[in-house]
Amino acid sequence: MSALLEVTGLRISVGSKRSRTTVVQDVELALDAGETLGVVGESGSGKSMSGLAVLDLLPPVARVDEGTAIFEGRDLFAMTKGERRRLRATLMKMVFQDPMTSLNPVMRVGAQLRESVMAQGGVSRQDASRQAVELLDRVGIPDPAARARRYPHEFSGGMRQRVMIAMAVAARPKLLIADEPTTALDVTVQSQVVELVKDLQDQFGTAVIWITHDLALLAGVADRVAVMYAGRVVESATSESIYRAPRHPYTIGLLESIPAPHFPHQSALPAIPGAPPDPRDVKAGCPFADRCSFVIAHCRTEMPPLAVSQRGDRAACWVQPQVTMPSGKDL
Ligand SMILES: Nc1ncnc2c1ncn2[C@@H]1O[C@H](COP(=O)(O)OP(=O)(O)OP(=O)(O)O)[C@@H](O)[C@H]1O
Repeated sequence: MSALLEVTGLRISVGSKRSRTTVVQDVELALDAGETLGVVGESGSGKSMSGLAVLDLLPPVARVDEGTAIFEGRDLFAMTKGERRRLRATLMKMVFQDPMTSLNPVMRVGAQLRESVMAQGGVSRQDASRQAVELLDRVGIPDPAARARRYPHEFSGGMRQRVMIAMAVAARPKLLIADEPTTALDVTVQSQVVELVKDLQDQFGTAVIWITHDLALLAGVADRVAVMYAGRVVESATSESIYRAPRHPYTIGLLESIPAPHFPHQSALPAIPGAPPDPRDVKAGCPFADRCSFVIAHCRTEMPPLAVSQRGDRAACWVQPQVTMPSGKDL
């Protein structure tokens, strides 16, 4: 099966004409139709930038310098702005942490949903209105017919998040990029939103890229996980490999920092000491070396490539420690 989306060699820089800083490089991401890819990493690791680049929604200071993003056989980066806009109206959608970035504050929720439904074409206005109410019902909004006549500000945070997801799936996109949409929500609502996206994905066959700093959130959700650090993908593997036999020390550190009750036998909570490097301060070798407990001399002189294992998993580490997470870490 060929990939729905395959990003290779993605490099993004920010800045002005005179000085630019590379914030994302050599990023490779791939997912098949209907699949879920988790993209995880600390703040500033380049997760959002990578997602925004796929949708042509980068902020004005940022630009794609290199790379391809093949979506259904065509390179997104070679398309015109108009073509990309049309794709965003139908085939690929993004949901953000702040729902108000994708909801129109002065338009009734039902009308916004109706427009999204109509974007796929071939749907009458009346039918689209009916589908809008159905979608509100599907995402768990009580009394959906009455709620459709309300404005976004009349919804609570969690409910607004659901409306935004309903908006995103209304046009039956093939790809949904969810950029930390649950971060501002409490844990219960968070897992409800995750379940909701999973349900909608099963129903509509949508592929989902979940961007998050929370590796625990992706357990049981993602088919594959790409771990990003300092603008690069440092490990990319099936969920099973990531959670049971991670090969990159950063992934191991992230797993070890997941607090109980996920890992009940874990007494202390060893966060990864140190901080990621400043992207303006480029040094030779692996960017994780200074924080890594497995570091060897070679790490400080040469950047390890994203090497492919026999199982098709990838890790950018010279050492690739053989660690098996206890079965309790099977979240
Ligand atoms: N508008 C901007 N102008 C300049 N630099 C930016 C801008 N937005 C992000 N960056 C820089 O780009 C890099 C990647 O940021 P990005 O937002 O993609 O990271 P992230 O992993 O998504 O982090 P977060 O979880 O905080 O959203 C960071 O070094 C960040 O400082």
